Amino acid sequence: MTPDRKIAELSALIERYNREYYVEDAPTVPDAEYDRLLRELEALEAAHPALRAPDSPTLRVGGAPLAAFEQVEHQVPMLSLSNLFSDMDAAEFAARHAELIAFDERVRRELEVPHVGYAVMPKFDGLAVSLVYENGVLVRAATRGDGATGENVTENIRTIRSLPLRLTGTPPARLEVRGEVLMLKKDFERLNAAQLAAGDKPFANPRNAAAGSLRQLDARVTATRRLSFFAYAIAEVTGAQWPATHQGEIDYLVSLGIPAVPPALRPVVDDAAGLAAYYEVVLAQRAALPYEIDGVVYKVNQRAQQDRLGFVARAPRFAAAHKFPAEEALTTIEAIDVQVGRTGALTPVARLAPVFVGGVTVTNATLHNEDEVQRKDVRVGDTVVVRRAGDVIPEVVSVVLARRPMRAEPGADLFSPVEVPLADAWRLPTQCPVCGSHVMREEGEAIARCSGGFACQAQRAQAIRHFAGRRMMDIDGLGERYVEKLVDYGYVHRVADLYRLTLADLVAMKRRADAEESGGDPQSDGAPPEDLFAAIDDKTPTRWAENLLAGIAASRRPPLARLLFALGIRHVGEATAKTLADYLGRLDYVRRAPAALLAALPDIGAVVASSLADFFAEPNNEVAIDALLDAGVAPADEHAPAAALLPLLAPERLLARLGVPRLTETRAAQLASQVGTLAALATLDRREVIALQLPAEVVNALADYLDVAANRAGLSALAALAGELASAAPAQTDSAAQPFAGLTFVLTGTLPTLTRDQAKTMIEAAGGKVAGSVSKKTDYLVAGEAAGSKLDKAQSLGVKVLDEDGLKALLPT
Ligand SMILES: NC(=O)c1ccc[n+]([C@@H]2O[C@H](COP(=O)([O-])OP(=O)(O)OC[C@H]3O[C@@H](n4cnc5c(N)ncnc54)[C@H](O)[C@@H]3O)[C@@H](O)[C@H]2O)c1
Repeated sequence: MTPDRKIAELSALIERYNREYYVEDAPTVPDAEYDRLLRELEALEAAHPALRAPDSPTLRVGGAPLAAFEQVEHQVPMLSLSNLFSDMDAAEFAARHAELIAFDERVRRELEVPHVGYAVMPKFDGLAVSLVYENGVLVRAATRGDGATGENVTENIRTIRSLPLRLTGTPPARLEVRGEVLMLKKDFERLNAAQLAAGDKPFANPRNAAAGSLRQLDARVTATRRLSFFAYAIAEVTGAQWPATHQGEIDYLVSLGIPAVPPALRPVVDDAAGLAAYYEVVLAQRAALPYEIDGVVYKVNQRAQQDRLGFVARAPRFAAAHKFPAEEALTTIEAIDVQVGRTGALTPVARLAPVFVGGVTVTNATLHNEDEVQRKDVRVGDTVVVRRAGDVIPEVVSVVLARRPMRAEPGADLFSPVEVPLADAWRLPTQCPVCGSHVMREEGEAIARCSGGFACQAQRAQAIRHFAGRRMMDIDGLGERYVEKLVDYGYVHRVADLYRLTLADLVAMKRRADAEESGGDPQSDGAPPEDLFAAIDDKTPTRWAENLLAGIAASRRPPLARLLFALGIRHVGEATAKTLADYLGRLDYVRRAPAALLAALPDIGAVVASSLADFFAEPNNEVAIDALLDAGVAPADEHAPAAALLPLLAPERLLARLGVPRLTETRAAQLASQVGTLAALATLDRREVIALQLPAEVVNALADYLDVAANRAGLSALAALAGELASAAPAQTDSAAQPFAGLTFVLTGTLPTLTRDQAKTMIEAAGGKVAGSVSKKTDYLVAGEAAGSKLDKAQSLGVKVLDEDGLKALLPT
């Protein structure tokens, strides 16, 4: 390409990025990319001076002010700073102090002095504004605009709470302050969370959020955003002594009540080594600062010396911005993989063309979760902005849509092809990439998970450790380290393999681990390896292994509740496992129970129920559990379903838990009285459903539900299992289990620990009935905090009143 074409092309691109950044507050490429293009253009123009256009972007500052704002002419132009450098690769990084030394040398040479004092300050990543105070009152605020003309944003600036509208102390007749408006990181995060919650587009970074918030035509919008201001210079002062140094200027502004960074962050240093030290210190603090900075600024401290050095086209010669390594860079997406964490969480990860960002070469970046990928619309082949700030894991910030690879497809007619993206929108796989189990996602949860539990390789070590834990299968001697080695060396693929381990396996495992650890890692620092098998008695080298095998064997007959807890089912803790074991009695029933039945049990909500049903429905888990049973593991205490289960199997209770929208408990009771049994409902055709005496929306929801064949089949299976459980449970005459048979309860007020629903379930499980209002037939009123008229009525009728403890005392333990 000829230089003139290249110059035109670069200029057009830079102008576009200028517009996006300064006018629209929505840049699409990182600063490093912009700086790179600008440097390329500068180099070309330097090589071909005749080709430099009078309006070249290399000669201009900022962007044109928005016509919608009143224009303000700056009496003292607002300039750029010449950069010591911007985006860096590793080699430049090593050489960074050379540039700084050159800057100091030039300044000393031109001033003809041996030492120069520099006032140094962070380079805030916000937007520059000019504030004018007359007789101590803020009269005008303007953005930088193109340096000569800015936008009048006085109303908007007035909403910044930290900024004085009236100066303190003895204000000068007129004062023009220069400083930066920015948004603190925490305010930015809050704003973006609110944007997302409201369905609005989040801001790319705090700078854009600050610029977009300040440049609002309606200052009331600005007022809702939290902005901050830090002063960095005086442009003019009349009616008072103008301080002789830059540092003096800032101190003076602070004395008038104008915010600036604390003195420790803006010292004066007196040579290149001081500049370098300041740079390093601030770079190290960067992530911890409450606002974003993109470098540091060095300014000759003496104003007289500043004046002697003067200006070049768009920047002062007495100051320089020393940029930090870019935290954002452009690269391309080579693939999108899914990682399965040790707890089964699925995380999409972008594989990137290697890129130097935040001081390191990055090849992977997290995409967080499926919603994020879809919101950002990240696709394979895309050019993306990658961010790595501090020690935070690198992430994909946004896609440069203008660079998305496209292909032409025939359009409406032969002559108008349409451009379509080469890659499709990305979707999370429906099966775990590690074990093939189905992927589940809880309602309202962003994180998808593999339902494979201990059947999944990725979760195996964690699952086996949980399984062997003290409150689970309690396998003595099977600690974390053994589990890791057994899994790593392939002795244990799944939990059932534990029960097939032999003495020879364990001894071989130990020998290999010992050899690996004493062999010494060439990379290691020479420290002795961690003593992995300290408990081994040398004289009886296989004693530990015999003990471990005995521990494994002893765990073959666990109580059902422990076995259920040991399976590591998401949301299933000790208490839930006990409820399942108490009510259902047998592992087989638990495995077959649909979510609606599980949700009918006390203390088991919809989320836990569906997590359980999901776990047992996964074929990989079925195989793994069968393998356990084959290996001789069997619950020791299986029994018939509890009598207390019977009232919980009432059709209206199960129907209300099917997940049919709008089918509340009351409606479910009406439905049950019309159809009689669950099995009967499963056989109704659409016409019969529509004929039911129920509100239209319930009928429609039910008809839609029954239209799905799997739902119908599920309903039949639920009916069958409920029937089987009912006939297996002992008859209800067992008065010990049914102490409330024939009694009517009413609940009122807030109980200290139980929810209304839990209390109701407990009463019903004990054979009692729960009514809505107090009457002469009421046997007990269970009253909690803030009990009202029901309590009065109960007392006037002489009904017995219980609190939560009183209720629990009457229940069987
Ligand atoms: N990503 C994009 O598309 C895009 C487009 C245009 C510009 N940019 C970025 O904007 C910048 C362009 O330069 P510029 O002229 O706006 O800024 P600059 O780098 O030349 O520096 C001047 C600005 O620095 C700020 N500043 C912060 N702290 C300061 C301090 N302590 N003392 C003095 N000034 C301080 C002021 O706002 C001032 O206007 C570059 O970083 C460039 O990468 C990016």
